[in-house]
Amino acid sequence: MIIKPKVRGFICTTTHPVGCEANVREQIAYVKGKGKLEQGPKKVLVIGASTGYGLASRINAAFGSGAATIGVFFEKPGTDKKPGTAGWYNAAAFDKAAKEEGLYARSINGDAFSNECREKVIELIKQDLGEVDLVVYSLASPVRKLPDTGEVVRSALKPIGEPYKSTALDTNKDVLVEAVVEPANEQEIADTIKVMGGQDWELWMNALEEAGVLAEGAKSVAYSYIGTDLTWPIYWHGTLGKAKEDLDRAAHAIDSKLKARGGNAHVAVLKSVVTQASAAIPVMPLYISMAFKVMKEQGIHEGCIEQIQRLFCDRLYSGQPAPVDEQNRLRLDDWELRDEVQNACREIWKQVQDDNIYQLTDYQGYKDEFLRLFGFGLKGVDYDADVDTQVDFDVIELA
Ligand SMILES: NC(=O)c1ccc[n+]([C@@H]2O[C@H](COP(=O)([O-])OP(=O)(O)OC[C@H]3O[C@@H](n4cnc5c(N)ncnc54)[C@H](O)[C@@H]3O)[C@@H](O)[C@H]2O)c1
Repeated sequence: MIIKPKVRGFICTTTHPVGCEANVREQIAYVKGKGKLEQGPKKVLVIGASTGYGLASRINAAFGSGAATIGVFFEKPGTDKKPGTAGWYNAAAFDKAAKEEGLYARSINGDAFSNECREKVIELIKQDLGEVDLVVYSLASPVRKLPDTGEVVRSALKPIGEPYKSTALDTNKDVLVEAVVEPANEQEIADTIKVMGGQDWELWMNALEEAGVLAEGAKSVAYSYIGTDLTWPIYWHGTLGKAKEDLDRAAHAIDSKLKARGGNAHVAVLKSVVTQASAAIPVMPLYISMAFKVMKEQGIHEGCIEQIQRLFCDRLYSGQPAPVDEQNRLRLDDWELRDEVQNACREIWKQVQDDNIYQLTDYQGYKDEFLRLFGFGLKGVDYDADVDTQVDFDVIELA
């Protein structure tokens, strides 16, 4: 099949297997270029390991520290008629590259919110690794099937209290629009906390601990976003912010358990990057385009792989106690939140219009990055060539 990008709103409905592999290989090369992190993790479980920050975490663990990795994700393989999801091809590419280097890698494709998935992971750890010394929790999902009742709960991407009105980018038409999002009701807030809050992370950590598969000194980290006053009304002060506050609550509970055995748990607050999750949030494409422009100009631009490399190297495994904020969080959004970055973004915000989007912001960089998520626009890939959409690899499928 010859595959070209087909973008619909904030999703690209096609993916390119060879491009996805090239994207993963580029990230691996970046991590290898940073040299070996000798005191890094050795046996790592990544929940949400196929795209975005979770994939970057798995790559850093494996290719930065030589770690054995188990990755959990929820992706679709390709058929002869339709390409699979980008995460499927990314995971296949990771598996291939890890095995080329003689690194242990096993992957589970299934619903990470299910007890069945936890049981399978524990069985695999017992069988192959004995224990894990790092658990990365990097799920981003709009929906969760509650493990005990089977009830399906959906998250809402809404403000709280009053409607959210803001300039936003219509990424289909490349024009600025006025985005209006009505506030969430109490049920929507509670449901978003159930989907994106800390409960599932706690269930994972409790299950791993009870099964005796957490190493002495094991660490865990879950990813969060706080953002800036430009994004607070829709994010941090909205439904997702409430869910992330719940993640902070869970972090304290998990941390006190892990501390008893010499380990720790943290929420790591990460910077805004282009991922499938962030593309769906109103205002994020515009804000990210501005922040990219400013941070590239200031020489401090980072994508997923750079952020997580810094997290592993400077915070989690630096050999020193990591600096934390008042909530015991690791702050990797520190560069993005610098006054010189945020003030420049606020200036651009005041001036941006349809006819200067490409000059004042890095909207082109945003669009390029968005397409790369799906394997398009990678150097050295022949996009006119016929490619096989069915890519198999060593993956455990949960029904
Ligand atoms: N994108 C950003 O700008 C940003 C910034 C800061 C923090 N974060 C946080 O990082 C975390 C990861 O987000 P991302 O942007 O990398 O998202 P992403 O959409 O790129 O990745 C989500 C991952 O979760 C997996 N997943 C989703 N539902 C699943 C399920 N039911 N079972 C198993 N796997 C499932 C997917 O397969 C994928 O591997 C989130 O907590 C997010 O809030 C993101």
